[in-house]
Amino acid sequence: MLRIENLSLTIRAQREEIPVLHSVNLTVGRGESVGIVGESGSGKSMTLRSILRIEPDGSTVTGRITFDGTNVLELSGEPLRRLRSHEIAMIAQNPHAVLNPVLAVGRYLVEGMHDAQGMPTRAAKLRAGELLEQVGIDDVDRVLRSYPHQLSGGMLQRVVIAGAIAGNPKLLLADEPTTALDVTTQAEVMAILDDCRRELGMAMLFVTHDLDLAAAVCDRISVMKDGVVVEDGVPDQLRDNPRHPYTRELMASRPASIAWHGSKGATA
Ligand SMILES: Nc1ncnc2c1ncn2[C@@H]1O[C@H](COP(=O)(O)OP(=O)(O)OP(=O)(O)O)[C@@H](O)[C@H]1O
Repeated sequence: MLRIENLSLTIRAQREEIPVLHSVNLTVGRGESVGIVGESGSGKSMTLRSILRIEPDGSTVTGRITFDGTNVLELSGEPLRRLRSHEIAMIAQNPHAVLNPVLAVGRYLVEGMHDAQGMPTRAAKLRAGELLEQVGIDDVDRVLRSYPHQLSGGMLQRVVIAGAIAGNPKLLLADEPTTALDVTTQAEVMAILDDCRRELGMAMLFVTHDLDLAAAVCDRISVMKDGVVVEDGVPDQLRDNPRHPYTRELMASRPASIAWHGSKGATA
């Protein structure tokens, strides 16, 4: 479904050309969950942003990104808008950056569905309630009426997930969606995201620096360092037989107390 081939990206900042991605190759099949793991600055976010063509202004992108056979790098205007509103959704680290502080979250969801899918307001209001139930929110009416500052980070990220799945996208790009949350909430939100994805048969490209978390929710993992995919494989393979020294380093740097979850929740 998604195929990234030889993706290279250079950012222009203050007249300097900064090479950020170098011939990245990566695929995501229909309904599949794929992780990108690497340290800060390795190019994980830029890979995701390239897929939606939201890389920084002045960037140069080469290679191919095909989604269901269409080269995304050649899209613009209405086809690109359609890709972003109907086919691929993205969840970022910080829900506050997405939600408008002066809009009740119900309006955020309703306006999103109205703008992206042309859904009439009445139908969108009903759907907003259903979506919040789907992401595990009990007191739907109160949450719909609330403004972002009245809700916890975990609740806000659930709202963002609800907005992301509203259009039934085929692929969800999740960029460290739980990093800004406290540890208990992280686990809850990750479980909700994983459940929604499976129920809806959505594929996911999941960016994290946490190898164990990726192993728990991903079918395959690509390890990135300095803009290069140094190794990819299924989680058990990376655990039992890491080929690249950087993967071994990542494995070794995990706190000893953290058990390896394995791809289907198994422990070591
Ligand atoms: N707007 C920008 N201008 C210049 N350089 C940038 C810009 N955005 C990102 N970069 C650089 O691109 C490289 C890759 O950044 P990217 O955000 O993809 O890393 P990442 O792996 O997602 O890191 P993190 O885990 O910290 O989010 C980094 O070296 C970063 O400094």
